[in-house]
Amino acid sequence: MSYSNSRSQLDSATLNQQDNSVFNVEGVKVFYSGFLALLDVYLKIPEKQIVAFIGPSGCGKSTLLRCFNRMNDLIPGAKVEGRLNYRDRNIYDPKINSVKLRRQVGMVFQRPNPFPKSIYENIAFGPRSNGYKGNIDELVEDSLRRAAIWDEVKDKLKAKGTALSGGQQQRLCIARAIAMKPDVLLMDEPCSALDPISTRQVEELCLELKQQYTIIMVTHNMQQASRVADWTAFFNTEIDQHGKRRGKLVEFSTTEKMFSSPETREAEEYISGRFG
Ligand SMILES: Nc1ncnc2c1ncn2[C@@H]1O[C@H](COP(=O)(O)OP(=O)(O)OP(=O)(O)O)[C@@H](O)[C@H]1O
Repeated sequence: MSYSNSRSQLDSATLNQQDNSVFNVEGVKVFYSGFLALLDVYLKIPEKQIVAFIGPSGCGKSTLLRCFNRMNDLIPGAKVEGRLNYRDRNIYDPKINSVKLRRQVGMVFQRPNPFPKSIYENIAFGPRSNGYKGNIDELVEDSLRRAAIWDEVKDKLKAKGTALSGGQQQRLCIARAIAMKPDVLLMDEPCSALDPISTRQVEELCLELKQQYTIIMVTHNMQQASRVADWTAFFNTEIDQHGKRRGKLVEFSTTEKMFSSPETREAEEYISGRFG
């Protein structure tokens, strides 16, 4: 039920089981100004599941996460090679409209980053700018409800989003992403700036949201991965011939297997806290 980075080691049974995949990553590598930061990744992301990316600092988790909605395009010097199919289309095809892609593949960042606008406008602004034709009031309420924050904000929709607590701001940002009706949500350490109660609320929210969305989450918190993720990808670094560190996907399997009987020694050592 698991496989490691090398294509020759791919477990085809596992891959075939994931025929419902939303993304199929085929030999993706990422360079920053010519430096190979992430070695060829092969990975399938199953639909309506939560996939966690774990591994030590600098192993390329965020780099790969940003590939799924071409956020690396916005980093000067970043270059992505390989194929990354989103529902059978290579998103690195020059004909792909990356702005449209980012509507389908939304992102929630490490630090909550609400717009300096009202709670209502935080949700309404994006859809309205994109010509949303439906009832905006309903969309705002529905998005806030789905993000499990409606009851806390329904009486102060005109208040500034930035005046909410950190945990509420993060759920507001998730509501903002949901309002764009995405297919996939990318989350880059969404709880790292939150207290344990807010963290738990966001985790519970993710478990709710996976009924409708596919979620890919970078997390440093292994308990979090084991609590929420259906699948876990373990990344590590290796030293190249010039002494430079580069990231690689070491192992991908169900979370249950990753945390009970990982295939590789690297994953086993990381999970048992022996490094990282
Ligand atoms: N914008 C950038 N410009 C240049 N190099 C970058 C950039 N972002 C990341 N890198 C490099 O790419 C490699 C992978 O970084 P990345 O942030 O993806 O790792 P990570 O696993 O998410 O780390 P962390 O857990 O510390 O956030 C590192 O060597 C890093 O220095």
